[in-house]
Amino acid sequence: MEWSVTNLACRRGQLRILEGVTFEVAAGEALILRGPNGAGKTTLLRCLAGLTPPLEGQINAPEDTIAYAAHADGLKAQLSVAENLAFWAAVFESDRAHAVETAIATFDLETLRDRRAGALSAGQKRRLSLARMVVTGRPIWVMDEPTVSLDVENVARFARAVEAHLARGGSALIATHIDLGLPTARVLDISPFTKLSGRQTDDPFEEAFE
Ligand SMILES: Nc1ncnc2c1ncn2[C@@H]1O[C@H](COP(=O)(O)OP(=O)(O)OP(=O)(O)O)[C@@H](O)[C@H]1O
Repeated sequence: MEWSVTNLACRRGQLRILEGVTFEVAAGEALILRGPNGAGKTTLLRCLAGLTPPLEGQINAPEDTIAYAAHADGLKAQLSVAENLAFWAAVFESDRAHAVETAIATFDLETLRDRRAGALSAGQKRRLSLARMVVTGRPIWVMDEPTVSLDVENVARFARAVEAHLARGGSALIATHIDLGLPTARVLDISPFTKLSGRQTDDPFEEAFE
């Protein structure tokens, strides 16, 4: 699915962080989001995920087409791997059995399916967290540093999962500092859109009340 962003301005707390963000993503395309620490990558992804509404501009994608994998894993610690995925399948109204099994196979979670999420290693938690993207069935994957805690083999596994998603006509916007080994991916540098604001006068705790 083709989608785009037009002249987007995004805030974090009460701080205006980004302005004029404009780009297009074709069906089957991955866009790698780059920029130095603090440039606004997470701010953009949160905005696309609907967590912080844009100050200006448009996100030109049909409703309920974007799935967001945040920096934090966001798992239910008391539920097993399979139960976490079934929970997400219910939330996203996916075909539960098929979605869960596909996600488990994609991220090599078969031997862990009955283990409590709280008892997983950091890399295993990350794989489960990423497996949820498969479960959503949504065509647009928006991901914040998805490979944190993954070993080399699982970075490659993640890249294959993204490629399979692209081959199905999906697309992805991925903030990452590493080379994912996605040969056809395009790079979007966020820096030109970072607003160089003056002194910060806002309440730094504002975000806690959103
Ligand atoms: N909770 C918050 N409330 C207010 N401002 C914040 C909050 N979190 C981050 N910021 C500020 O927003 C700006 C953009 O941060 P953001 O997390 O989007 O950057 P990033 O490009 O993802 O950085 P990194 O590469 O370090 O993850 C930074 O100046 C940061 O200090």
